[in-house]
Amino acid sequence: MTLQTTKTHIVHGGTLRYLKHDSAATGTPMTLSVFVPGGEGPFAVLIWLSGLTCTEDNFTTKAGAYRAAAEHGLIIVAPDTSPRGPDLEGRGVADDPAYDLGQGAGFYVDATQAPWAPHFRMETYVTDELIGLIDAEFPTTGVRSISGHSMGGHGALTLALRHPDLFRSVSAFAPICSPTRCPWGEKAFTAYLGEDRAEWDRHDAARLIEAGAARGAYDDILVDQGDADSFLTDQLKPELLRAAAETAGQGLTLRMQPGYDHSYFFMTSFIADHVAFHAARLRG
Ligand SMILES: N[C@@H](CCC(=O)N[C@@H](CSC=O)C(=O)NCC(=O)O)C(=O)O
Repeated sequence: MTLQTTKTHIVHGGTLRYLKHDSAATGTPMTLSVFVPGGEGPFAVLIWLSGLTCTEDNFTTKAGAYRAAAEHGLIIVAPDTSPRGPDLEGRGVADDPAYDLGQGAGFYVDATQAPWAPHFRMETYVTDELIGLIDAEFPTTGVRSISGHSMGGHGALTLALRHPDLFRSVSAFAPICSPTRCPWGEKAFTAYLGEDRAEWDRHDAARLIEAGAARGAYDDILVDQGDADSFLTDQLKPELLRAAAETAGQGLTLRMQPGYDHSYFFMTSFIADHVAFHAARLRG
């Protein structure tokens, strides 16, 4: 077995495992959690992508997703947000002292620039290695959906739009909707992808939708956004996603949730709606 279990818990009649494995995509150990509902299966899969500074543990301990996952019979997979390891002046895993670049801030792209390119390959990790591993090691039906928060919302949207053959549905909480037009995204894309803004556009959810990516693949995209989120205006910009969806004729349910902030208190309040949204599209 390529996956090594480090902790196991029973929750809502299912089994939650913390796991680690040596990743071929990142060339580092990677960690993740996997919830498998009780019963025989096989089960469809929901992949969750977390935000800046997160490991697999933030969603696992704070989102409160497993009651709904058990009810709907869904496996939930939550990977770490980047490769990790000691930064050994060019010989280890690169890092940056800022919270929004480097380890904990992989942005779900394959970096092309030094010093990030050797290990920061989170798009390949999620869309190729992780999916293959989960289907090989767990009782899955072979169909899956994707969701995430903030940087992970950007990841969910862009990976779904770039790989519509892999996912039945996509949703997000407070996603970075257009990383080419916000400070978090501009900083990360300059570092990981270089100066060519045409390359950036290929990893920008609003611009992908405008360009007609995955046209017809998703009947609806569910996005929840708190209107008291401190990152709303400068970083997240859901109005750009709305405008892109209107232009392209992409179904989008964007719910502005009054009073909610950027924290997992917001996500735990609406996560059951997202699990139900995906479960309805994963049936059959
Ligand atoms: N300024 C904070 C920023 C970190 C933060 O808010 N991280 C969010 C995701 S933000 C976008 O991707 C998060 O999910 N945090 C983990 C949690 O458990 O809440 C800082 O300095 O850390």
